[in-house]
Amino acid sequence: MIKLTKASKTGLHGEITVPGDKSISHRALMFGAIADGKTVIDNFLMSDDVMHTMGVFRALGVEINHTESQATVIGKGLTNFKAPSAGLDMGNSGTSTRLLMGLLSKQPFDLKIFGDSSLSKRPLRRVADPLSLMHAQFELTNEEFLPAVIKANNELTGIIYHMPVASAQVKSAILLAGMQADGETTVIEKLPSRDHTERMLRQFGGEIKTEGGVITVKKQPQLNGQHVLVPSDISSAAFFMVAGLITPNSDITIKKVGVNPTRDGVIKLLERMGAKILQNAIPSDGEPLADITIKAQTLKGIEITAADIPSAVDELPILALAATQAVGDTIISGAEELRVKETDRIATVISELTKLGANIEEKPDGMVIHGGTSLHAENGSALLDSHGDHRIGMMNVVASLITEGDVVLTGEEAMSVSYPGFMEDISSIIERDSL
Ligand SMILES: O=C(O)C1=C[C@@H](OP(=O)(O)O)[C@@H](O)[C@H](O)C1
Ligand SMILES: C=C(OP(=O)(O)O)C(=O)O
Repeated sequence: MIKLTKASKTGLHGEITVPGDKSISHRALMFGAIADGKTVIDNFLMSDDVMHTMGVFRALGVEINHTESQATVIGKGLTNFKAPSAGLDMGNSGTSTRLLMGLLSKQPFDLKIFGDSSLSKRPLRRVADPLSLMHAQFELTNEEFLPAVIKANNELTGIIYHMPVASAQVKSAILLAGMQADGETTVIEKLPSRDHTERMLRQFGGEIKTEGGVITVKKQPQLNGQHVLVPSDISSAAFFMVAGLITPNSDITIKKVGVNPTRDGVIKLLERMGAKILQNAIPSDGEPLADITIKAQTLKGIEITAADIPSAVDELPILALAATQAVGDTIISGAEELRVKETDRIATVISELTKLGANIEEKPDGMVIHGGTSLHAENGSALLDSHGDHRIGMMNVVASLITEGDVVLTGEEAMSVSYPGFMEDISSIIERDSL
């Protein structure tokens, strides 16, 4: 349990560099492991989720070394993994589980996979169904969940698959299997989801076609080890953007943030809420990067609909907090995917923010947030809970910056799933009471 602090009247100030992108760090390990030769990954995210992906490849016999922010992978190719001596632990990570179900669906041995209690409640048929159409085989608990077995298999066949949900994890699982399948594999997306897998396959020397929402991959010849520079994670930066916007008198800059257009929905939505966000582009050979500067300012309520969700899916909890401070209502719809994240994030956002006096109505596919509430701990003190969900933990910490009264947070260890140093970084921009 930790005590949280309100920011002083002088606000939040300074420059901050948030850690490397979680989605890209997972994928850099995966492509590094299946490539030939050495891959060096800079600004690598050393968080619990990514460590579980690393643990999987080590158990498969891949040599991986790391310092604080760099990982080196000695690739083995796709066909030289060794059979692990125990089940593979996915921890809390949906990305590891779903992408690896695709990537490891053509190995000569069974692979047992398991995860923590939250991950064991998250749906897997969304990847198992299309992968089974490709002739991969799985045994899922109650036909949906972990623990599961990826069955030994020596045949994959390409498919054409219309995505029923907007999900980069589903798309990536199919593409990672498609790279090993006979014939062509085509995924058709209604709404664009993050395209890090496609970009990274190209960087590693592979071929993939993207035309509108139609993405096609064939069996890949050998991929070659690369140098990957991981951008700082926009999903982590989002907590500082909102902190800077809602904490009076703040002025902060977040350095070298990944602003891939399939990920930057949080910036676009905050701009629709009236925020002025300065983006200073930084030249990059890979994923687009920018320094982002924000100052405290008044926001207005907006409507967020299904088309807005994929590029901001992990940022909706912190956007909901921003909406409590806006003038007018913010209506979020088409966001039912939030119900199957580390927690049901519609329920946990509402449960936590209402403890601080927020006025939010629950909807099956979203919420209506009535703006203009001044946050305060009921009866002077509030006990907030991460519910084992890193993004809910960090949303609570940012909420406490503008909350009157004593606030404590339990379950704070969840933050290390994506951002182990979050509390230190927040402290570094809080100006202690000088007034
Ligand atoms: O592909 C990825 O790296 C991710 C995709 C998203 O999940 P969905 O594909 O389930 O939307 C996101 O919520 C998750 O944090 C990371
Ligand atoms: C949903 C998330 O991750 P994952 O699906 O990998 O557990 C997240 O990081 O918010």
